[in-house]
Amino acid sequence: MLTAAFCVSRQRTRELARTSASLRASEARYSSLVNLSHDGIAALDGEMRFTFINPRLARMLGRTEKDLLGRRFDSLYPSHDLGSGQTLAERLTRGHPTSFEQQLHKADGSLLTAIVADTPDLDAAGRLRGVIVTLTDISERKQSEQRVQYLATHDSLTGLANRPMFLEHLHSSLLIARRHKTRFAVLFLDLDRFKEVNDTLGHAVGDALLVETAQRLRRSLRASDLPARQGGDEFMVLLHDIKTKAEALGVADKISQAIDRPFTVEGHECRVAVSIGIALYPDDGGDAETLTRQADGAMYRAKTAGRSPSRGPHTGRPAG
Ligand SMILES: Nc1nc2c(ncn2[C@@H]2O[C@H](COP(=O)(O)OP(=O)(O)OP(=O)(O)O)[C@@H](O)[C@H]2O)c(=O)[nH]1
Repeated sequence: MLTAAFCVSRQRTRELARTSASLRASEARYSSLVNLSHDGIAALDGEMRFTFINPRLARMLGRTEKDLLGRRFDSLYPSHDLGSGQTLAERLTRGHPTSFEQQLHKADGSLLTAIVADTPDLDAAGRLRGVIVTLTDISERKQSEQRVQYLATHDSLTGLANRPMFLEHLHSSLLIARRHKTRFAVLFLDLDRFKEVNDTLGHAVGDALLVETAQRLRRSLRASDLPARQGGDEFMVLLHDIKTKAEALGVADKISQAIDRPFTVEGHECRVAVSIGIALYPDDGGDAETLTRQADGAMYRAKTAGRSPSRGPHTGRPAG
């Protein structure tokens, strides 16, 4: 009898030893998975405070474990995004796993962009006990997407908006002006004698002059206006909040004066002038195509007049 009981007990001890060895092995396996993971992993308590972070997350944020433990997850959100921490807590309380894109402050002040996936842990009463979050660093992907977006919408030489972006803004301005019955102006600009600069001083000087022209153009406008490069030595401007033709003429005059001033490029002093055509919504056209055509036509008339002494910006439809 005693022998039988002794045998059962030995068997149980062996089973327990086997179970605990297998538990230790399983824990070691999960621990290395978490520690070697290429994604950041953290555990948060019900108040969204870090209770665990894996080494990868510490590296992603450029912070130490000591710096993060006990700190709220949303204290790393950029200031413009603080409200979304509250929204996240509310969503988690409903028990739904979520996945979202989030920027987080790194120790050096830069921002990490990550896809955050979270799994809430609720108690029987539905209270949030904790959350496991995983973070995938997409900063590089985000930067290259922004770069592609920038290249698609900007002129690579001057950094101004390009023609497609200008047209997109023009369409939005039309919708707003139609709705609010306001005016705006489209300016078409073409440099005069620019070819001479290229031919006498070289293409690199020509390029530098175009860059300086873009800067002078920007400085002549309000931040709400949109200067753009159409291509070559042609530029376009969208002037918002214009009430009269005289106002648009005033801005065109300011641009002319800025571009008429001599340029010093790579030690060479050179001068160019600019011919400007203006079209006003709704006076000169009610759609993008008519407005740009009118501004272009007015610019050509200004250029022709510029060859005679009475030069200056031209507007709208030709007389007659
Ligand atoms: N440096 C440089 N030149 C360019 C660029 N794009 C176009 N051009 C040159 O710009 C010149 C534009 O020609 P035009 O508008 O006829 O030259 P212009 O002397 O200003 O002529 P008018 O407008 O009649 O006074 C051409 O010589 C083009 O080769 C560029 O990105 N860089």
